[in-house]
Amino acid sequence: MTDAKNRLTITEVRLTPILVADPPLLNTQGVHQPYTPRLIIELITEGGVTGLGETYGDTKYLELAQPLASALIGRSVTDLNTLPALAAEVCGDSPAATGAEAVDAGGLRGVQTADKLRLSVLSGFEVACLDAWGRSAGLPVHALLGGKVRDRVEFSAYLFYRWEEHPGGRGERDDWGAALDPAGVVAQARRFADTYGFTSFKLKGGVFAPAQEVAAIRALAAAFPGQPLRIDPNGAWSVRTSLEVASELGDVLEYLEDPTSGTARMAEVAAGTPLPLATNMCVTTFDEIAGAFTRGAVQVVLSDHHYWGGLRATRELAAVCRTFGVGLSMHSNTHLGISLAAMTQVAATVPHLDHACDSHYPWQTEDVLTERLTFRDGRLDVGDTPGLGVTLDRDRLAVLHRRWLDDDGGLRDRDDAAAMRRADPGWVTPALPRW
Ligand SMILES: O=C([O-])C(=O)C[C@H](O)[C@@H](O)C(=O)[O-]
Ligand SMILES: [Mg+2]
Repeated sequence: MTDAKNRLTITEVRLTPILVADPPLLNTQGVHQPYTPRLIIELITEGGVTGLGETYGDTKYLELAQPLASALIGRSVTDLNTLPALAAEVCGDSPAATGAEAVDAGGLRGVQTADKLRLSVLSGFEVACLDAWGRSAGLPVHALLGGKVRDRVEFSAYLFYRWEEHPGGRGERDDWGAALDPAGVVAQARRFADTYGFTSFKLKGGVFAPAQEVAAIRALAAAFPGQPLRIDPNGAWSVRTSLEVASELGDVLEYLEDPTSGTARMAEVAAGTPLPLATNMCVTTFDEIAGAFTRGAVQVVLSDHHYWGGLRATRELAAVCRTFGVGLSMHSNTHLGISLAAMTQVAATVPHLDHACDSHYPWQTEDVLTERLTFRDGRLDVGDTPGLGVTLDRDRLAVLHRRWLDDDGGLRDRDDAAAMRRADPGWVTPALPRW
């Protein structure tokens, strides 16, 4: 082994679970908890370089991250093609990985499987390896992925129905106020546009009866004429309702996101409307692609490097989508700047990125970086700083980790239905289709 290769050997892995403030954003399952768990990964190399990664921080992910962290010691950050097999080997027997298939309680990502959990953990390590490799080589992550094809990545505003504050005044308070009707949604969109320059808007639906949400989209269309709009009820509607909404909003929507749940129902909707259907629920693994694409169930896949197993897998997904003539964009749920930087690096390398990417980041007032990423004209610049181009703020990390340590366990696993029960004790996760 050459000295240069030795310097890329992983000597230490630090896993730091944290709790991050999250506003009372509503979705079809309930409401976000006041704090949400994330896991920050640091890989330290023989050459003294630290690579950063971020992924879900719920207990079931932490249980998988620990054995993978130990197994990485002594390996090179460049050994990425063997990571999936390593993860399957060392995470395979963990209770989380063998858990029964169930619908995710907070992620709204369809059926939860052992593979999906493992890939989400693996993705955080892959990003940390790429960051360390890039920092060591003096190259940005996008260069390690073959180079960028664009200098700026476009994002859309992610609008949510929301309360002014969490039930009982828990958690941190922000100054966004409530948004529970069309006027509130338009005001929120206006602030997103003025502050960040976003020019396309996605509304998280499935919260109110479809007619109310149709009215909100109509109000957005009137306020932002000609600008791309999307609505995503996370599978809450029946085929019939989906088709009704598609025909009511067909003239203003860029695409309809997961109107109904499951590939079969999405295929039925797709057959009945010319409006493209997007998903981050029924196609979230390579195994799900053939069934959905051959039935014409989706026209846009919202990729997410956490789901698909990393940045390189996201590029593989992009190639498959291109082959089938299916569009590509990017999904997000609550994340911090490390994941946003990773999303941006890979998004910069994909030629056929057909739509502005989603990001929850503007809702996150806390981060673990010394400097927040800044949207300008609704876009993030893709720099050439080595690695991901971000710097960890150890003091902030310690504060957010202390919050995790001090929690009695009630917030360490995201559960939007449990959070909703604070306001409505009888609340149960609605059965789908809800309308
Ligand atoms: O596009 C999506 O489905 C999401 O972003 C899922 C998220 O979990 C979102 O609905 C949320 O955080 O409430
Ligand atoms: Mg979605």
